[in-house]
Amino acid sequence: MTDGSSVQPLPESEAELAFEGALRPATLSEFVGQPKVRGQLELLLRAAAIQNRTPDHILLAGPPGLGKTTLAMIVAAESGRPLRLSSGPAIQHAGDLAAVLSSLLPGEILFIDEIHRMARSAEEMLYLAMEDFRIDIMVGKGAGATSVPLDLAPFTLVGATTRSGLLPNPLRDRFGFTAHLEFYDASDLERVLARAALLLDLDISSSAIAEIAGRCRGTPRIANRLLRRVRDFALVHGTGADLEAVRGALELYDVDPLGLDRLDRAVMDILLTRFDGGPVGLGTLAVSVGEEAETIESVVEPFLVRIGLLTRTPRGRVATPSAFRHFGVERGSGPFLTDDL
Ligand SMILES: Nc1ncnc2c1ncn2[C@@H]1O[C@H](COP(=O)(O)OP(=O)(O)OP(=O)(O)O)[C@@H](O)[C@H]1O
Repeated sequence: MTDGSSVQPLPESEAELAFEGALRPATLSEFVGQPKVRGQLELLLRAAAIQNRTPDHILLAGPPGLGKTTLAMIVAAESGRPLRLSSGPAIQHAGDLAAVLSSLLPGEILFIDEIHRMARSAEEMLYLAMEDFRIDIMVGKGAGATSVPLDLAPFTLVGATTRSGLLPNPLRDRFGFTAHLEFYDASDLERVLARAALLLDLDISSSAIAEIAGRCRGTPRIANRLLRRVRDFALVHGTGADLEAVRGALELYDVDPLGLDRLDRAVMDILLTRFDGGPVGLGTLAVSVGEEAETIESVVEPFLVRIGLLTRTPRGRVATPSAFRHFGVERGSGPFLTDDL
């Protein structure tokens, strides 16, 4: 189990972001997996094209790294419309949103990443903008304040969120279509990796690809980053990008056979060895591993639930019997803490 001091396996740097951008599929047909979402989006975009109107507003929901930003870019490219990028944390006042909305070109696609983190006052402005392509701007203060309506150019909002449950219903209801992105299965991840290897001109064995696909948390972003680490490993050690290189690189970067990273293991470690498998509240878990509750809930837990190591119950988070087996921990081998941190 982790001692919490290991190297962060997947650092985000300028180079990583540039690398990610270079591997982004540009069309729906290049976008691997998620067949249901692809089919739904294709229909929506085609119908809009036939009627020569802006596509309906689209909400993309799912854990990080599954392709939400990529799909927003594809929506713009496939519909031949310009794309404006923004994010919830950048919209802290209604005025920030008004500035973006009032400068949109007709038919532009507005992508708001992490839309659940936008200011409440901006959310309310967005309701009207999405429905009527209009906003009300407050001019003046106090008793003399008046609201001036401003017509907007028709646009399509593409919102992305890792926490769709946090969006208020009136906002969620104004999206014509919500796509729920799922973790990718191994065969789709192998296709993501084969495509990336081709683009990187990397000669990699099929067993190496299969090994990475099984250890990337069902997430294309992680698959591509691990591929890069394997390429580094092969380069430095003067070997081919083969199974040995994958095992060597993933051991070095602390990625376990299930693909769990440092934070995943820290959460399971606390749950199993300090709370005897739970139930433990989310806040307690977050404090214990020194992370934000939101990160645990939206980044760590979905994958642990998906692979059957953790369940969420009304009383808190609980480790499953297979988690005890996987980590070789005996139930009841305390001493344990109680959930009163
Ligand atoms: N279906 C896919 N096929 C091929 N590559 C993909 C696919 N989905 C994602 N990727 C790759 O994964 C990387 C991360 O995708 P993206 O940035 O779209 O994820 P995201 O869901 O927007 O993440 P976040 O929520 O953290 O912003 C991209 O660079 C892209 O190369």
